[in-house]
Amino acid sequence: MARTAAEQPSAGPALGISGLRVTKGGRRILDGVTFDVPHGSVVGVIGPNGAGKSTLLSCVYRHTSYEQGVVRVDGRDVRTLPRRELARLIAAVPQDTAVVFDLTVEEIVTAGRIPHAGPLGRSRESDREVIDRCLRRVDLEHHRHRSVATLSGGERQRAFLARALAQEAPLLILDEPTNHLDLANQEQLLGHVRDHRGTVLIAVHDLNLAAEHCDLLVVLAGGRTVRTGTPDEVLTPDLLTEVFGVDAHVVPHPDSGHPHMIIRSRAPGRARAGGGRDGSDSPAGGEAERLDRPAGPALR
Ligand SMILES: Nc1ncnc2c1ncn2[C@@H]1O[C@H](COP(=O)(O)OP(=O)(O)OP(=O)(O)O)[C@@H](O)[C@H]1O
Repeated sequence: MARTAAEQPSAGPALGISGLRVTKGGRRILDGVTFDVPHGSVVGVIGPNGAGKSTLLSCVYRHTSYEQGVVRVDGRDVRTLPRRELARLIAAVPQDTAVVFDLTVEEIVTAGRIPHAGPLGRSRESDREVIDRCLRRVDLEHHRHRSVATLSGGERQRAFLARALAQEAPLLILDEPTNHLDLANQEQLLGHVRDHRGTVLIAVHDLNLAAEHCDLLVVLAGGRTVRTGTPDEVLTPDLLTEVFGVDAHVVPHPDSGHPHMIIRSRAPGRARAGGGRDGSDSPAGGEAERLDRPAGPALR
């Protein structure tokens, strides 16, 4: 990716967030959030519902204003950057990709090239190559002429990822990009994220995906940064109880060795056939009775 002199990475972090404070509707949503994102890293923002993850991300791509603090991309205060320059530095996929206008997939992805358009907004041959490549990367080439309004949630999310990739910005921001995706597409999308040649800041709910794909994690709770570090440092049983209110086993993933969380249910659950909750080989009594019953009418 060719970068202009203004876009050459600085010696400092790719993204620096310092003392960020946001108040909405009389409520403090972010309170002194501070962390750095090193160049070339994938940094996950995790935290329970309402922790402030989307608000934080939208402050970075300047969709939400903040009353205190500084956000710097490559050392430059985002509030001072002209729109077009900001769009060359930061590409974002927000959580809500609902579309108001009836645009095709190709038109959505083409919009990613606007910050690079030549004089009079004309597109160039090189733009076409980037658009084709990005459509292929998210496996939507065959849907390029479909209206985005007719796509499934997962397909739409991939179309917006393609638009962000087409922007070729050194900082990619993704707000829960996997929430509409099936297992194969989750893995594929996070593979694209890992292959991205720049820096990535990503909000994720699935902590196992975060552990596998992020170099560093930032934990938000109640609008504050409560822990930062590698997945190994951050994803401890204590933190999972304290911040997410769950009891969990944290074990090394058998393939990668990264932390893998297995939630210990606090509610009485159903027994597994051939292995009861008590560790015996027979299912719990009530369950056995149900299993022995003759089959009822088929579900319609
Ligand atoms: N305009 C607003 N007025 C009042 N409160 C708001 C406003 N916008 C957001 N909030 C509140 O700010 C808090 C943080 O919201 P945000 O969407 O950033 O959280 P989140 O961590 O991304 O949540 P989730 O995991 O559910 O997506 C929430 O409690 C939300 O209700």
